[in-house]
Amino acid sequence: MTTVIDGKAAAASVVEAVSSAAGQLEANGHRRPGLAVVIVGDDPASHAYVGAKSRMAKQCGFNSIQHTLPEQTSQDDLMALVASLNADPDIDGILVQLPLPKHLHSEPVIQSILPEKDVDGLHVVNAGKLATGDLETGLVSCTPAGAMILVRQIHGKDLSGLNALVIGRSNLFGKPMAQLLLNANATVTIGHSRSRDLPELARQADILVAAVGRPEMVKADWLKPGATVIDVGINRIDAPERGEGKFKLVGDVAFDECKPVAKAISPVPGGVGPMTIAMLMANTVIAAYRRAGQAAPRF
Ligand SMILES: NC(=O)C1=CN([C@@H]2O[C@H](COP(=O)(O)OP(=O)(O)OC[C@H]3O[C@@H](n4cnc5c(N)ncnc54)[C@H](OP(=O)(O)O)[C@@H]3O)[C@@H](O)[C@H]2O)C=CC1
Ligand SMILES: Nc1nc(=O)c2c([nH]1)NC[C@@H]1CN(c3ccc(C(=O)N[C@@H](CCC(=O)O)C(=O)O)cc3)C=[N+]21
Repeated sequence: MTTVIDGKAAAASVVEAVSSAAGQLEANGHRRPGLAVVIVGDDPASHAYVGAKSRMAKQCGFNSIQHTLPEQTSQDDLMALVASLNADPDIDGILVQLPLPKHLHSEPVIQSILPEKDVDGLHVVNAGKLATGDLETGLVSCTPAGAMILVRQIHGKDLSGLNALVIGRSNLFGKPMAQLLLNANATVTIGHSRSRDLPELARQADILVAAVGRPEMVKADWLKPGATVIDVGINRIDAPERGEGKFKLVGDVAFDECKPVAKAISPVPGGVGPMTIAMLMANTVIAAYRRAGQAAPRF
């Protein structure tokens, strides 16, 4: 029987551990962890994610602050807000929701966040620590960190001898995911839009991670029988059968046909998505412990 990986349950146990670590910090006489989420513009999907993040932060007992800036915000105003959050002693974590409106450049904004407050793990210092195998002092990008916990549920900590394929090479997901798998001793391949034969690469993979943004691209005949499949894609597609103007979420993997071939598979929704939010909470409590000079919990 194929295991359908329960990302909601895994996320709930991370959140429980985060809440108790946050309570412990307060009991030791420190401030509550503080998370600031910045969103620019009024994209409804982004607002839905940010709302979920703010709610979860409150549930963890954090001091949760949301800054909603208008669509026309200038680069200077956004940078000034980040600078003030960097200087704010009550804030341990800063997340700037991506993508930003077209007229804004995300890279200078991300690089202006203090690395120790960069709970998205996107600052070059954090990306560099991951790349050099330092998982102790940096912060790891939330979605790959969460996906890795799901992989560990199936394979344990040591992936020696296993082939992994990550499809997608973004800084937000594909590259850090590949590095985490490599750190865990997997033999890692990264596929992307210029790869010659993705289905053939996929058929070698004991662990297949798809983060492309193409609805149901990975088909059953791409899979090595018994593979573990982690679906990171979040695609909104029209679902007229649910009523006019309705949509549904699907991943980058054709779930129904792949499920019988796989050993384990993560669904969308209910797989990696909830883990992303849980790991944002985990990174925030880690950042708060470090800033308080305490040994940070591990997740
Ligand atoms: N569950 C979660 O919490 C999260 C989900 N996501 C989802 O994951 C997906 C990927 O996100 P992200 O990495 O930010 O996206 P990007 O658009 O930054 O990257 C997509 C990657 O997929 C590759 N790609 C595009 N088309 C193809 C194709 N036909 N064949 C092979 N490779 C292709 C691109 O290749 P190239 O580099 O050559 O252009 C690129 O490397 C999205 O659906 C996003 O919504 C993202 C973050 C969090
Ligand atoms: N700076 C930044 N950091 C991010 O981590 C970041 C970002 N920007 N921009 C957008 C992407 C996307 N992302 C998701 C978070 C949660 C779910 C999630 O909870 N998904 C639920 C479903 C939610 C629903 O029903 O809409 C699930 O898969 O079960 C999905 C996607 C974080 N991202």
